Amino acid sequence: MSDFRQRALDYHELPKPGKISVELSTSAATVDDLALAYSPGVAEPVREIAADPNAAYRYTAKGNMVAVISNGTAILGLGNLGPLASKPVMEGKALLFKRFAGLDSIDIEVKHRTTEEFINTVASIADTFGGINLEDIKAPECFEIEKELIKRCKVPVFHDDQHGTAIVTAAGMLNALEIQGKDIRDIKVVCLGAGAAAVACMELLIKCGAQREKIYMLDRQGIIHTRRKTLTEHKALFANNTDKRTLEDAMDGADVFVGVSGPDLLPPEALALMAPNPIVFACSNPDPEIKPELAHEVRNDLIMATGRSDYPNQVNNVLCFPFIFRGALDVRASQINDEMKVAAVEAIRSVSKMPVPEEVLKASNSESLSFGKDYIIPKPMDPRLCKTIASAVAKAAIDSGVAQLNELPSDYE
Ligand SMILES: O=C([O-])CC(=O)C(=O)O
Ligand SMILES: [Mg+2]
Repeated sequence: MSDFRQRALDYHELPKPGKISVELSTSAATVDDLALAYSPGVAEPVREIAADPNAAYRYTAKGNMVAVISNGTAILGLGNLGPLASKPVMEGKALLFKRFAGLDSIDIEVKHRTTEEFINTVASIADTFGGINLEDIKAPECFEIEKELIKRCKVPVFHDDQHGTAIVTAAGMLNALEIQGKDIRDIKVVCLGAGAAAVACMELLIKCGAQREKIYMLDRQGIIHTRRKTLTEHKALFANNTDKRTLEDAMDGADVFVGVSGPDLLPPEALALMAPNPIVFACSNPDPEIKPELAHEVRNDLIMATGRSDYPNQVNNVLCFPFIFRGALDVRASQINDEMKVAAVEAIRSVSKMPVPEEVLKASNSESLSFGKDYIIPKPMDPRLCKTIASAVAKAAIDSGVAQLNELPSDYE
């Protein structure tokens, strides 16, 4: 067994199985404590909440708690491996919520038969939490699931693989375009993959100025074009009126490649066909569409990003989901809307242009980092991310009228 594989397994097994646990936040030492915490004292907040549901934010952990919910149908780039197998990833997301944004989080893996059954399950438990982070649910079901749950839930519901990935991709892409001297309105884009992340990334790039006609999206059958029959509703939005059919056709002269598909699906010969100063985001996890070493061998003029933490430019939704939920929960937003997403994009961009503190250099094993080809996007352990993104998101929630609290918490600057 490889050393890394064993280390990863040991990390999950030791010192005790898993990555999260529940801790008490109050004293439970004496009989008096128990009389307050449990019977009879607990009856008092019960009555308060029965009279006013908002009292749950005052007397329970709801307001600082996010549920990470999956059915395991699209685990990372690994595929449909079922709910239980997705548990390490969901515990991992819970770990990241806590580590980066101080949010308590619990993973819930749902076994279900129909999409409706999944929606009903989540809708039935949503009020328990301050927010719902949907994770690793395959397309096209994820679109209907998110849409329906947003309608039915009073707390924010956010499909991380769509919008978290799209927000971080847009932030990194706008910065990379700036460095490569390209205008988003002119770029030719190849998107390999047509799942949840692909559709959301391309829609957000379009919101930022990219032209739909200049986007070539590919699924397993090649370029999605207007003469293809039986396209799903979401793929049809990207059907390009073109004679191009293959990845090589699309890559010829392309400025940008976004990979949200699977390992090693971008051949070096196709990369060689791109326009000068190309941008390659190979974001399949854990293994990118092309290895950075190989990509740099083929092109010395490129900006390269992956979803991994062991290469420069990690375009991964960890830069978004802890912080967007922090901001949303802090003003009790009822949803995470487009205004909040755009605010997150701009906030992430802004952090990558600030001078990098010593502690971030240390934590990322770097001697120096400054805005440029190898640093288009902040490091996840940058402590300024939380305040910067959460406050921008919270402000956007207030300004767009979806916040229940109309003031930023006092510890925001
Ligand atoms: O977990 C990650 O590294 C990013 C992610 O959400 C995915 O790949 O599904
Ligand atoms: Mg995911």
